[in-house]
Amino acid sequence: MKTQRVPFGQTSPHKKNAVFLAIYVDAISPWKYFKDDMQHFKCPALIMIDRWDGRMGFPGGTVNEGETLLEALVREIKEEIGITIKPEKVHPIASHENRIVTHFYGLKVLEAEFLHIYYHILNNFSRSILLHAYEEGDNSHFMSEITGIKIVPLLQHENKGINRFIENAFAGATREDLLVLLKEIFGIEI
Ligand SMILES: O=c1[nH]cnc2c1ncn2[C@@H]1O[C@H](COP(=O)(O)OP(=O)(O)O)[C@@H](O)[C@H]1O
Repeated sequence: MKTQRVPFGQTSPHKKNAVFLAIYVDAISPWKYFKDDMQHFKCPALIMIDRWDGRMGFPGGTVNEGETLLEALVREIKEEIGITIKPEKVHPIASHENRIVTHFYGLKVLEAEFLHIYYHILNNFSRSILLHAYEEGDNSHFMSEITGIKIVPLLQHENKGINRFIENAFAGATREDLLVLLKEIFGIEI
């Protein structure tokens, strides 16, 4: 079956559901401290993860029996990147059906919050690495399921930037989710 977009939140009998989150900012200034024209350049950006299998995705995972989609999202985001999100702050973006049904949410934050969240995630991962190294018992998903975390600037420059980024290998419906987010939230068509 080809991945199909379905109405947001629609589930399918006998299929598993999974929930994912894009933490994003409308305008970030990557070149803020450069002393040239780029200093004032701003672009949207989001946070993605590197998975153990080399493909990229958004933080999230499968919904457990008896859990709502939002409950699963809060749990998975805490487990995977160590951040506690407020469910009332997230908004629906798209659902896609394939072997499983995935529900993709967005969390829009300001530039300072975005950088702070990213710092927290890196900090949590650094802590996990030390716990791993000294066998103190690390129950995070870092290294087992997640091998990296990245900021993705949503910037189109000639045919480069996001147009190249989209050619990477992505897990499940990630690519479809990303294309919906680009088009419907930022008006960027690839
Ligand atoms: O960001 C994403 N968007 C849409 N689908 C994804 C994304 N990341 C992973 N998937 C797909 O969702 C399914 C479950 O994901 P994952 O393996 O991360 O959850 P789990 O750790 O709860 O089993 C897999 O089939 C995977 O290919």
